[in-house]
Amino acid sequence: MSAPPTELMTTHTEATRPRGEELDHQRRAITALGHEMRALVDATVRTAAPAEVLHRVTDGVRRLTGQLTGRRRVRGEIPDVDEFPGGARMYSPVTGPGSPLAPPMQVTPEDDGIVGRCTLGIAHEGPPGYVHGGMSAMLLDELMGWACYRAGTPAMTVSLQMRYHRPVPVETPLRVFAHVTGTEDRKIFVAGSIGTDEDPSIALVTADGVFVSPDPARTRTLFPNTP
Ligand SMILES: CCCCCCCCCCCCCCCC(=O)SCCNC(=O)CCNC(=O)[C@H](O)C(C)(C)COP(=O)(O)OP(=O)(O)OC[C@H]1O[C@@H](n2cnc3c(N)ncnc32)[C@H](O)[C@@H]1OP(=O)(O)O
Repeated sequence: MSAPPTELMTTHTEATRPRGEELDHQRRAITALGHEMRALVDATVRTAAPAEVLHRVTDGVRRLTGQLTGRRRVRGEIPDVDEFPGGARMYSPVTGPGSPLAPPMQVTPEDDGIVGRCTLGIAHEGPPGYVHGGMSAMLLDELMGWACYRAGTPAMTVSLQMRYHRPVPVETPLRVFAHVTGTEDRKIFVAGSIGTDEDPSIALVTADGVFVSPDPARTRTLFPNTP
């Protein structure tokens, strides 16, 4: 895997990074746009509007996209509003309140592990009425990564074994759970599950993952912009 092209990166310095009220203000705006974008995604995959309406909306969306002007984040650049690793990731496709792709999942530490709560929509559907298996894997992979961070070892997935026991319903509050089951040098073994919030004791999906904490030299190569 190639490292991000450092020569293309224009990162803000610590001095220009928004803080305090300015940071809150920016994050609220990002969250508001993310919320509306998710509503648009939901409306897009539900609509039965005729072609002329779809063309009109397409033109409107193209005009809106054109308003997002100015400097654009390049590959590998950590957004000014983020804390990497382990803090806010405003555009994470799983937890990011600014991401149109994210449910977004709310993450809370619990005594014996870490819990994620979210509701997936029709945009995340695989079989009609049920969640796409890849989405379930994405939720678990992310939360299992958080479990590693919480254990003090930020790490990357090297193996993720999924078991799909029963279909996961869309439009239903879900409870995702992950906990570290063991460590061996830089390897962290993590287990995870997805259930409904209503009956979390029934595991619809379970996963076993192996995560590896990259050594410092590898970390610098992979993430040259990490503070
Ligand atoms: C600032 C710090 C940042 C740090 C990091 C933060 C990341 C914060 C992400 C946030 C977001 C989260 C999101 C969710 C988590 C993703 O989605 S991560 C993205 C998906 N994963 C990847 O892209 C990882 C790709 N893999 C790699 O780049 C490299 O394998 C790694 C992870 C850098 C490790 O490379 P390495 O340091 O050279 O490790 P290597 O020596 O090959 O293996 C170490 C050990 O693991 C074992 N191993 C390797 N592969 C496997 C495997 N498939 N199965 C079993 N064992 C294996 C090896 O056998 C070895 O064991 P020992 O021989 O030592 O007993």
